[in-house]
Amino acid sequence: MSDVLLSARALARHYPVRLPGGLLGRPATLKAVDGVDFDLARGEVLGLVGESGCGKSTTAKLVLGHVPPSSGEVRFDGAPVPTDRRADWRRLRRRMQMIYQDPLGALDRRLPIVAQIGEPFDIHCPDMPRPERRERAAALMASVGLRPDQAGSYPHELSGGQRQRVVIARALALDPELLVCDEPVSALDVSIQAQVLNLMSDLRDRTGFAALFISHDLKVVRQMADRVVVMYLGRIVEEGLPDQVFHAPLHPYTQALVSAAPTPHRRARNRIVLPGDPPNPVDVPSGCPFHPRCPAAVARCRSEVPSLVRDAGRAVACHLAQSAGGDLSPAPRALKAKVA
Ligand SMILES: Nc1ncnc2c1ncn2[C@@H]1O[C@H](COP(=O)(O)OP(=O)(O)OP(=O)(O)O)[C@@H](O)[C@H]1O
Repeated sequence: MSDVLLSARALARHYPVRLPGGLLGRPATLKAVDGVDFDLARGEVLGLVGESGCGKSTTAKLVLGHVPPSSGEVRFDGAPVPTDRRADWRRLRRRMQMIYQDPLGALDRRLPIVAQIGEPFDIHCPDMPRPERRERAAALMASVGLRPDQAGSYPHELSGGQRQRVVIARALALDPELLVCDEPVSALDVSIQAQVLNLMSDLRDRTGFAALFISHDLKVVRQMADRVVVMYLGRIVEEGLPDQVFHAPLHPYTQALVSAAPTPHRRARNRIVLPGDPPNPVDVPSGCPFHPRCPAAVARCRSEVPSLVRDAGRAVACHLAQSAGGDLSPAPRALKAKVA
């Protein structure tokens, strides 16, 4: 059995869009995800970070088979993830589950929570006797810290944190090997975020699931991930262990992201202020897509797309961070950056 549970190869999802112009608009292509490669080992938590619109949620949808790739592929346990609802899609559903940002939207307002937690048994284990179903739903509730007397509650009677616990319990009902978590705590207050993250860590220690953990919040990813991937404009620009990525970022984009993240000891030290917003994924700049905002860009960056170079578990797509010998070292930090 291979150690790799999930792999993405040259994964891309492009959308045909229409830009303003002409009677019906001008046809164009939006590159939401544009050639992404990563592996996720069994039991590993891979954090996916980047600004809004960089392609994190689209990557999640591709992994789950909710949208088909325009090119490239996702493999789960060695087999391509099906995107049509055949029997093998259903089998796969048991093994990979999703946790979304908005628990209220993910739950049925008309059903008591115990019924929703037990729903996966109804769908995937129709022969399971009722008493066993009830027992397992009750055990799941206990495992996420919900009280037995809350079993008959409806989602609107619970707090946001409790609702997310219901979603987590339901996601874990069938012992999935992979959880895809898209901003699972972003909608919660900071104190509740900590409780839910601690719960997820405990559950992971107990059950050993792997996770693709998506967040724009570096602090959250740092707490949860074993390895981190940074995306910009639909591509991976950096990858490494959390300590490496957050303490010694190689890519100028990661350097700016990290510099802007407050820590308990400082609000933001030597914050690198990037000019402008991320470009529109319809109109990706030539060369390195980050070059128009990069404080350290040189002529080569404007014309030549940097490939993602890997070395000893680290990866970076930046001409300035790659030496001719293949070694990786941090791009010169914010040479011309505005430092606040
Ligand atoms: N169905 C679609 N049709 C056209 N464009 C889309 C579609 N889905 C996503 N996009 C675009 O693809 C890009 C990436 O979107 P995506 O939701 O993956 O980003 P994200 O990093 O998850 O952002 P956020 O953190 O705001 O959710 C965005 O520009 C978005 O507008």
